[in-house]
Amino acid sequence: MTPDLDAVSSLQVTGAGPARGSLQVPGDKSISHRAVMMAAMAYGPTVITGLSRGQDVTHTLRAVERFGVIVTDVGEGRVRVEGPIRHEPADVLDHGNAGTGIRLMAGVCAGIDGLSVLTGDRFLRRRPMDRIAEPLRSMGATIDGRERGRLAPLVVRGGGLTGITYAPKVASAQVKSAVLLAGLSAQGPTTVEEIHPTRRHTEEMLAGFGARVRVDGHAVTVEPSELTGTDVAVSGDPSQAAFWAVAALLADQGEVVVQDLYTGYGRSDFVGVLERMGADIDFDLATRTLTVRASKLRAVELTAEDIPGIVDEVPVLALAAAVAEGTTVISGAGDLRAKESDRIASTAAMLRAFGVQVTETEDGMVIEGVSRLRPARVDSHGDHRIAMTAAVAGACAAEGTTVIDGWDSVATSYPAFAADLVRLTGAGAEPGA
Ligand SMILES: O=C(O)C1=C[C@@H](OP(=O)(O)O)[C@@H](O)[C@H](O)C1
Ligand SMILES: C=C(OP(=O)(O)O)C(=O)O
Repeated sequence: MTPDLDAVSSLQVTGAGPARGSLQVPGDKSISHRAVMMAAMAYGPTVITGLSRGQDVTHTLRAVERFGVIVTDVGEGRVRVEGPIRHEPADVLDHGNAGTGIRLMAGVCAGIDGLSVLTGDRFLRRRPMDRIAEPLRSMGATIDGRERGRLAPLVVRGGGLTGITYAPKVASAQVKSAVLLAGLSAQGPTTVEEIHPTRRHTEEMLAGFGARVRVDGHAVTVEPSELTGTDVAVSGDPSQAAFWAVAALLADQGEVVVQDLYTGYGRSDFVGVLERMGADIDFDLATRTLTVRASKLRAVELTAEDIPGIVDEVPVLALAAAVAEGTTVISGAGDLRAKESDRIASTAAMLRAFGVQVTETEDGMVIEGVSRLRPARVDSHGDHRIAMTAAVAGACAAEGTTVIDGWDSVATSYPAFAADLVRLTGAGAEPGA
């Protein structure tokens, strides 16, 4: 295995066999973004252990440096961040492919008395920003962008904010977090009331950095607060573990153990979904270890209530559904059309390439389970989760050679994915032609 496989534009995977072994996955991407941003806003240094080394989080590190924040690699996987951010950035903030990066940073910039310009790659520049621009404007920030302020590049003139009570129309931890981060420097309290509760990293970490934050049912309130640097240990990313869970399930003799995972709210609901599908799966919260063994799966129905807890796992759960007995119906997932790709369309196209019958609906899809997949040529559409799902399918469920175009998208979140895939499955992996 050469590390070069991380950057190839096309990956060829030859399967199909069981995934077996134990591993640790990269540090959680959601927690990593927040750790870097809060460390940059805080007085006093923060040392972060286990930070995600994917490009998304690297862009967040580079962005905070634009404010004069000092980022130092202190070895043994630790990064030291010393702020605080005091003034506008010296240059454009480029968030690459990261929706979490740009949306949360827009909240940070809204609180700064000065001008910030935020942008990203061609995929990010297609994703809606009005969901954060609207509440930040009502707090007093001026935000403009392409398409009347709906798309990046975004131009934010911040400062002089007033706290609001806001109920986002979409269940989105990114919107909640952008508003709360802006609320740190607003006059008066800022409250976000969620329709469907989402991951709680921001409120958990704000408390760790000394902010005055309280949670009351589905509402989170932050009072204007100064943050104080504190050391942060980032746990393994459950969304990345989900790929190995499904990999273990796909072929007889599969058995995977993933260690050191984040166990908090809203990130491991895929475990319950796979259990409902008949999987032999156990997530031991005390040891933070996930164990999964090959199982015969049955179809499942997933509705709007389920989606916030599995929002990034839908593509790989759809792969599990593709080999399950029966018809899986996913609904209430319309916001997946606004991810790195239109994930309803790209998941459906990927599964069809593997020979699965999938019907797209406006807010979901209907998947008819099949007993075997055929090898496929798949386009990731610039979406790491589509690429990784297709690689798992090719390595564990489709005999022959699968080619994934747009493989380089995987470096945004899981640079060593191909190496882990080869180690766990014995699949052949090489640059695709
Ligand atoms: O807050 C976060 O870290 C994230 C929230 C989710 O997005 P939404 O807030 O758009 O649902 C998720 O899809 C994304 O990968 C990370
Ligand atoms: C949606 C995702 O991330 P982001 O919104 O940060 O680009 C993801 O990682 O699946």
